Amino acid sequence: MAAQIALGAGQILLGVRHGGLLDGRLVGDAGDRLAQAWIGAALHRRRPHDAVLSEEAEDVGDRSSADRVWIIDPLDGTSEFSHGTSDWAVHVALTVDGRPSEAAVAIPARDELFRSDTIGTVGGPLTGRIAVSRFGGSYESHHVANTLGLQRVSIGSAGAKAMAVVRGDVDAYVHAGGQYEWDNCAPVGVCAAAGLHCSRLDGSEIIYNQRVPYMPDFVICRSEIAGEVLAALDTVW
Ligand SMILES: Nc1ncnc2c1ncn2[C@@H]1O[C@H](COP(=O)(O)O)[C@@H](OP(=O)(O)O)[C@H]1O
Ligand SMILES: [Mg+2]
Repeated sequence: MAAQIALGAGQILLGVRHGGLLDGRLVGDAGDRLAQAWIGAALHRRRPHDAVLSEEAEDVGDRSSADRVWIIDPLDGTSEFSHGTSDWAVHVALTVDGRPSEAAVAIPARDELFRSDTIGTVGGPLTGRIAVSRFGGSYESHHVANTLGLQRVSIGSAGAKAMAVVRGDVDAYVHAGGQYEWDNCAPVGVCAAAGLHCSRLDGSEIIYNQRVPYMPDFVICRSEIAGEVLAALDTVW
């Protein structure tokens, strides 16, 4: 269900960009709104008893008492989507007791779908690269890059950065300074299923469906370098 929803919303978003009929702010707003409307309708029809937390809509159901909560970002990387690049994503995760149990991330402009139930373990050689935000990255991400000697690669969208680790394009994605649960829940669900290290910057487990759905920092990286990355982060605190 998560994968079907991510794929369908991706089709809608490609349609919104089709032909360049909309531009600037209009294209991002239409994308957020239309993808949210369709996802909301699909979950309401297919999973009527589950609670939903989404970037673009009011909560559905009572999250505080629900064990099953969908955490959705209909369009992550709205700015990149509006500018016509391919680094934007649809995030769909089902959490059970605060942990992603099923997750899908679509990167529609690359015709890619990553799903936690079919993803293989990430292997192959390390690349010596780290994904950072197009908007510069945080002090913490630069500290990790400098300490481990990793080359920075700018990618928009949390989902697109996380899937770059899954694809083997980069070895790590370190985020600090603010994000919401919808920005990283489905990406973390897919990455964990792919055998990558996923934690808060202090090494603790990432727990979702908090009362305030703020998830300001996390690290996703190849398990081979997790010790080194966490040791580098430890010296920041
Ligand atoms: N400091 C911060 N506070 C809140 N959200 C942030 C943030 N930094 C990044 N984000 C959100 O994380 C997503 C990826 O950002 P980035 O590409 O810069 O890493 C974007 O989501 P949206 O596109 O869904 O708004 C962005 O809004
Ligand atoms: Mg987002």
